[in-house]
Amino acid sequence: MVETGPLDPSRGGGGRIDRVDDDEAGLFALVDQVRRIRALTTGGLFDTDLDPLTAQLREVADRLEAASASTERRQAVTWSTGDYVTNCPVVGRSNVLAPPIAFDILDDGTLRGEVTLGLEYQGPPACVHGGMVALLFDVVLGRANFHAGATGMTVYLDVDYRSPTPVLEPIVVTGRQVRVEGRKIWAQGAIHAGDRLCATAEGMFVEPGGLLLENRRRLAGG
Ligand SMILES: CCCCCCCCCC(=O)SCCNC(=O)CCNC(=O)[C@H](O)C(C)(C)COP(=O)(O)OP(=O)(O)OC[C@H]1O[C@@H](n2cnc3c(N)ncnc32)[C@H](O)[C@@H]1OP(=O)(O)O
Repeated sequence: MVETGPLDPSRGGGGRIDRVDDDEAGLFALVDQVRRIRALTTGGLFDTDLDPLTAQLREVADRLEAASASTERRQAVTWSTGDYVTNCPVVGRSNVLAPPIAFDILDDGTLRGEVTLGLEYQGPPACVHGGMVALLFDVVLGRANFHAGATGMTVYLDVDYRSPTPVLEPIVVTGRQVRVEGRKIWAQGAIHAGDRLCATAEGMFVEPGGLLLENRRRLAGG
C-alpha cells in the first residue's frame, strides 16, 4: 500500500498552473456547452419530446463536421507546444471528456485541484468509477512531474482504493514528484473527500528518449 506522506487536502494557496485563457477561436466556449449536454444526458430523464432536439443537435454536428480540419491535422495540433494541456482528458478545456480540473501548485511542488464529478463519471452507485480515479492520478502525477522539471511516460501506476470516491461532492486531488533517478521518475498522489482519504497512488514514469519526438515528426508529416 502506498504511503503518501504529508499530502494534505486542506492546504490552499499556491499559483494556478496550466491555465490557458486564450479562446480566440471560441472553442472553450463551444466545448462548455457540449459538456453541459454530456452531463445532462447521463441518466437522461427529460420531460420533453427529444426528437426535435436531436434534429437540432444533428444539424450542429453536421455543420461542425463540414467545417472541421482532418483528424490528422487536429492530432498534430494536440501535440504542438502548449496544446497538449488544453486537450488533456482531465485538465483540457478543449476536451469534452475533461471535467476539467484546474491545479494549483503549492510551495513544496504539490499539485492540488478541487473538482465535483458528475454522474457521467459514476461507477458503483454514488461512487466515481475506478478507472476515472486512475486517470485523475495519472494526470496529476504527470503534471506534477512536468512542473518539477523531469517528465516521462507512465510505466506503472499503483492505485489503492481505500474508501469510495464520491460523485456529486467536492473532492481534492493532490500529487507530487518524490524521486528522480536518471530517466526514472516516481510520484505519489491522494484523493480526499473532506477529511476522508478515498485513494492513494504511486506512479513510475520513464523519460521516453526520442519516441515522442519521432511521433510528433510523423504526425506533423515530416
Ligand atoms: C515526456 C512525456 C510527456 C507525457 C505527456 C502525457 C503522458 C500522459 C500519461 C500517459 O498516458 S503515458 C501512456 C501510457 N504509458 C505508455 O504507453 C508507456 C509504454 N512504455 C513505453 O513506451 C516504454 O516503456 C518507454 C518508452 C516509456 C520506455 O522504454 P525504453 O525502452 O526507453 O526504456 P526501458 O524499457 O529500457 O526502461 C527504462 C528503465 O525503466 C524500467 N522500467 C520500464 N518499465 C517498467 C515497469 N513497468 N516497472 C518497473 N520498471 C520499469 C526498466 O527496467 C529500465 O530500468 P533500468 O534502466 O534500471 O534497466
